[in-house]
Amino acid sequence: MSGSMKLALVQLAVGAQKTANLSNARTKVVEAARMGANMVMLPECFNSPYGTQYFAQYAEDLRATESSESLRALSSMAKDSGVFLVGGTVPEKESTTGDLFNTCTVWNPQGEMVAKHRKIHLFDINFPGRMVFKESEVLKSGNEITEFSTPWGRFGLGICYDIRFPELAMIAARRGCVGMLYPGAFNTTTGPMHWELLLRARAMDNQIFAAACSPARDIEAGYQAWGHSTVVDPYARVIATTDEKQDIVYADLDFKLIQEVRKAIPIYTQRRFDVYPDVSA
Ligand SMILES: NC(=O)CC(=O)C(=O)O
Repeated sequence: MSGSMKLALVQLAVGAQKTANLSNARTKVVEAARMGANMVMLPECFNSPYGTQYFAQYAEDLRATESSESLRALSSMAKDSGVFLVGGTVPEKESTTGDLFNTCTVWNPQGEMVAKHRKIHLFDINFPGRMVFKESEVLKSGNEITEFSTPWGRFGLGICYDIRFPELAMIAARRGCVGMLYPGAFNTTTGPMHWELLLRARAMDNQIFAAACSPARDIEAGYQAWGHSTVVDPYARVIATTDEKQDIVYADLDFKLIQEVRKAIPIYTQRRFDVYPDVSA
């Protein structure tokens, strides 16, 4: 838990053409690497529009890199750019059962997959007259907590709605992770209320970094993404953010802040597991 790392969040403009989305993602990942990024994150559904009607149409079999156009593209982006790549999410079809998942893969600078996370908590909301969305009508939920190692420390992964469930970040931090990474796509209803608040809460409660990467807003799309890809430090300060347009957000993560804040405000070691259970145990 030392040193520093440059994280880049690629807030990608996503359209209906998968091949064009993959090519745009590649251009932006290469650009971020040229700017010195060590790790790059893409948004939720970076290769397809976001909506329950699109998952089946865009889904790929993710069991092997070779069999998936999107995984081949992510692997080569990571390798050619020499970065850790948190590959947003891709609609996944499990070929034996036909089940659909919303899935994030992570790649090392050699282009090898080092983690695969299926969205655990499915996004079902109902704001009558404003926004109704029910991922559980078409998707199955993942059943595993996901973390991966880097030279700068371990990171936990969640996808969008997963951020609303504090347990994942709590477990990751108790297991020694230095940050939580969330490819996400909040919207213009929930984004202004909760996006930054949730990131700051996950960072503050656990005294770790938290970052979320959104697609850019497409005003023609059925689902209006919030944008505002953001990085928060272990003091819960926003250290980098943007508006709703396509952009790359850069942040230097200084990992000594984790020890510093835990010394200053020692909640990390004051937990009372004699009074309540340790969810990470
Ligand atoms: N899109 C999501 O999964 C979550 C979201 O938009 C929200 O929680 O709000």
